[in-house]
Amino acid sequence: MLLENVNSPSDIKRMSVQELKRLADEIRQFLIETISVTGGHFGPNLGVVELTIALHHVFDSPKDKLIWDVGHQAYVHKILTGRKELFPTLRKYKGLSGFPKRKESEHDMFDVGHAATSISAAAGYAMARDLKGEQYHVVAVIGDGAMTGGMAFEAMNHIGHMGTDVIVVLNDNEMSIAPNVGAMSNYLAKLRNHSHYKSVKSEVANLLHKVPSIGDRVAKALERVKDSVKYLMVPGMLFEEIGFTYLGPIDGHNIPLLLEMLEQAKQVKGPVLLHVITKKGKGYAVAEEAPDKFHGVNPFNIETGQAPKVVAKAPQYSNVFGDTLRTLAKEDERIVAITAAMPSGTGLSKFAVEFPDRFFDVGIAEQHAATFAAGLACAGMRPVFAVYSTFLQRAYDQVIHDICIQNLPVVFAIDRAGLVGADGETHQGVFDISFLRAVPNMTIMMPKDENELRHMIYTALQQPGPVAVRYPRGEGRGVSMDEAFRTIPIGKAEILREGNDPVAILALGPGMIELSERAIDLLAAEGIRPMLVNMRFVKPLDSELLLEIAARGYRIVTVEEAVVSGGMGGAILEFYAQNGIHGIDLCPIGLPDRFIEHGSVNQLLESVGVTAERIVEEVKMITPRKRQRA
Ligand SMILES: Cc1ncc(C[n+]2csc(CCOP(=O)(O)OP(=O)(O)O)c2C)c(N)n1
Ligand SMILES: CC(=O)[C@@H](O)[C@H](O)COP(=O)(O)O
Ligand SMILES: [Mg+2]
Repeated sequence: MLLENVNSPSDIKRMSVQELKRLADEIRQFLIETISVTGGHFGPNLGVVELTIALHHVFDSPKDKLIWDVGHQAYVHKILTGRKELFPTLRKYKGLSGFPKRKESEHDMFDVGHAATSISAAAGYAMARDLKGEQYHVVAVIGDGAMTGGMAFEAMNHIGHMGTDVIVVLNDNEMSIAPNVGAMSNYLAKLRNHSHYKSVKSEVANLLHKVPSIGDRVAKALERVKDSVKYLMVPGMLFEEIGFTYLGPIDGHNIPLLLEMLEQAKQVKGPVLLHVITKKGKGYAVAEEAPDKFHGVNPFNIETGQAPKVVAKAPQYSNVFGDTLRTLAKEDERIVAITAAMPSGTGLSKFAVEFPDRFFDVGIAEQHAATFAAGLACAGMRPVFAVYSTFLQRAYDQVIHDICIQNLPVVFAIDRAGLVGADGETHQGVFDISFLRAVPNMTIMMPKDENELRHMIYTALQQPGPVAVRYPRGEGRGVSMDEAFRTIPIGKAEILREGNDPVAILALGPGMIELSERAIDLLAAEGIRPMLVNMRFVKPLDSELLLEIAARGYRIVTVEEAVVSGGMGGAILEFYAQNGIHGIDLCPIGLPDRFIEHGSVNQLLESVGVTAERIVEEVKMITPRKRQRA
């Protein structure tokens, strides 16, 4: 076994090609055995085994900087850089992160999780190197999906202009999470499939090598022929046009070829793009044949590829959203659905089949998606942009500048709102309340369960301006679904329990309402009965109810699965201050002012004190005087 003796990249430097091939087989088997137990990003990592080995063989990390895009495909990098023993803790609380983390290893050059950042980071490293007169290689490894992200082109535009020595390795497996989309994807397909180009290029290359010591003039003439042939034969040569030397496409599972081409890339002056063709899920047949190539998996049985059968207690919120939109779209042809490369995650896969002309997967391009929705709204459509809370962060200016200033009827279906768990800091959906609440004309609502989510989507599509409906990752609460849709009065909260003690729990979203109900059961045992409110809206707030609660002199405990900074609790305090109501006794329970690491959602909530016990504690802070007055 070679792998057991690999604890740093230096341990593979002396390996022969045959040994590197054996190492690849061992790593592939290691991935299958560990990720089938832990779950995680499986297909992407199977696809980069040989590429990662070749990168660490040719380059000297950490002197040379390897920067991964998205970083979900960096497990092999972590295995080769001394962390294989940690894989049983992958994505577990206090365990190995599923993404590169600078605090985790000197070989992790840039923290990632969101797509299309690697080339910009590489540009930063490279230009710092040049300013400091240092010598090292900078390599960005970016997938074909991430390459549909606008930032990638912003970075290439800059690097191409600067002529900086940066190597971009484009890992092209024809897949994003779903099959890749867009003109870039089609262009890469042309490059991949231009066999005539490949044969012509190799003939010209052979000719150059075969004729011993031909004069420079002839060599240069032939080089020009090669370039003109390449230029003519390969459509566009998009990358060369913007200053990159394009190498490839090459087989990304052929180690000798990868070693040769990466060595070549090292020699090229200026920016280089090495186009590498890989197979997502390679080496595990079930993944290779799966529609999503086992992009992200739960633990599964190695023999069958099947995850253990779990009887769902309720539908996923994403699917309730998707089914609701399909129902409404049947009645209203103005409804169109947009995703930024997350059709399955956002529950839109069935909508895409049923309404192919009214479904748009724009690639990993949230900024474009938002303004595209704005354009659709201006032209009389009812666009719904389904997007994870964390990825909506990419389109903040578009929300303000292109949608809210114009007060356009765009619905943001914000999935994964709240803690997502295993993906950690880069993916927790905990800032959207704060960053959306500040924007005029925006309405923000969150349901108490999957049934109310349906009514909120229905209500949102009736509004004249922008609306954000946020809901968590995972299953609903198992409540029954109403037959007919109903419109929820904007800004109206719902009193779930009147209580008879002078304290009100104002909770937002299903998870926090469940916690609050558990707290109420604990309090009942002590004879304390607080009011419980399903807030439903963060903007606008239910001013009538808030004024009533203040008039009764109640203590208030707000509960939200979002950062307290700028959250619902703050909004309520601001409301009272703006209405000249002072001395409100309010405790905002929510997430602290720090990034929340990976782990299970329950572990993370526990770790930050968002628990039923904490709610009990805060409710019991009612002063005796207030109790007497009740
Ligand atoms: C800004 C942003 N939007 C969406 C995602 C969700 N996402 C994670 S991986 C992925 C597909 C990446 O495709 P590619 O770069 O080709 O990598 P592969 O999985 O094919 O190796 C997407 C859409 C993300 N990480 N960042
Ligand atoms: C790497 C990435 O950003 C996606 O694969 C993300 O991990 C998907 O999250 P869900 O599993 O919540 O759909
Ligand atoms: Mg891909």
